[in-house]
Amino acid sequence: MTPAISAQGLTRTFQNFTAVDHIDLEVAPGQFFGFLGPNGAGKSTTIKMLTGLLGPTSGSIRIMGNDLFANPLEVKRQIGVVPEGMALFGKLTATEYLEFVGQMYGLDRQTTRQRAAELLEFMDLANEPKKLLADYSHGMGKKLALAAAVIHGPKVLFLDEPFEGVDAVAAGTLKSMLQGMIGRGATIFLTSHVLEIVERLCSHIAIIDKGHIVANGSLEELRAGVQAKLQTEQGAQTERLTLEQIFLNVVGKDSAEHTAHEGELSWLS
Ligand SMILES: Nc1ncnc2c1ncn2[C@@H]1O[C@H](COP(=O)(O)OP(=O)(O)OP(=O)(O)O)[C@@H](O)[C@H]1O
Repeated sequence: MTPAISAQGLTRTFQNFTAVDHIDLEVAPGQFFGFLGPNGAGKSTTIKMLTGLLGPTSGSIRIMGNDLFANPLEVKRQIGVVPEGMALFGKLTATEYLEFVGQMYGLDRQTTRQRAAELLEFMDLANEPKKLLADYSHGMGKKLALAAAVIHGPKVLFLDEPFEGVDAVAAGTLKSMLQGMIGRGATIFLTSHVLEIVERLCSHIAIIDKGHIVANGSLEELRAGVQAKLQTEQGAQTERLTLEQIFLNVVGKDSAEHTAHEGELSWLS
């Protein structure tokens, strides 16, 4: 089966610093894929490259079988993106913004209007229709960005920290929307530091650390790998590991290391 997302040897250098270093990624159609890593690991840089927002230094990218660099427009029609720290047009209302985005994707006026209204209702953003985006809170902006990313019904959705700053009610709404999309065959590539949400949503996970992929597989494969390693080290059966425990183990910041740092910052009362 043609992968929904495929990247080979993807690399991005900033001056003499390599943020993403020859990574390979493959995401099958219909997968809910979590892309995890510590701060500064290279997640946003990777998402920006996969969605054509940032040119790679080297490497190749195919989305639904289309080469991103040979067919950028074809790829952009099929994907939706919520990038890191995106700026909205402050002088527009949410409806104007969604209608603008819908028309950019070539939707007709009536479809755009109907979808914009449905999305605003769904995101609980419909009750202040005159509010300008400049006056939106951070979480409201995030919900609107997600609405804009799905208005054209993308087959592949890239989300950089979609739950950041979003309240618990809205997070529940977003989760059910994303699960509904997966149920209808979409592919979702998501970064998030909220590991409980990733554990609940994602079937497959890759972990990037200092620009390198250090784990990649189904959640169960990652769990089995870490569990086997701990069993060898500790000689005892471990309990079923959470994604947080798996993550801490893979990126090498286990509880022992935390304890060792406890004596530091002793000037903090
Ligand atoms: N435009 C840039 N110029 C120079 N360095 C950059 C640039 N963009 C990213 N970097 C560096 O690349 C590395 C990876 O950054 P990136 O934003 O991809 O990390 P991240 O995994 O998304 O982190 P976080 O979880 O903190 O958002 C960091 O060291 C960052 O400082």
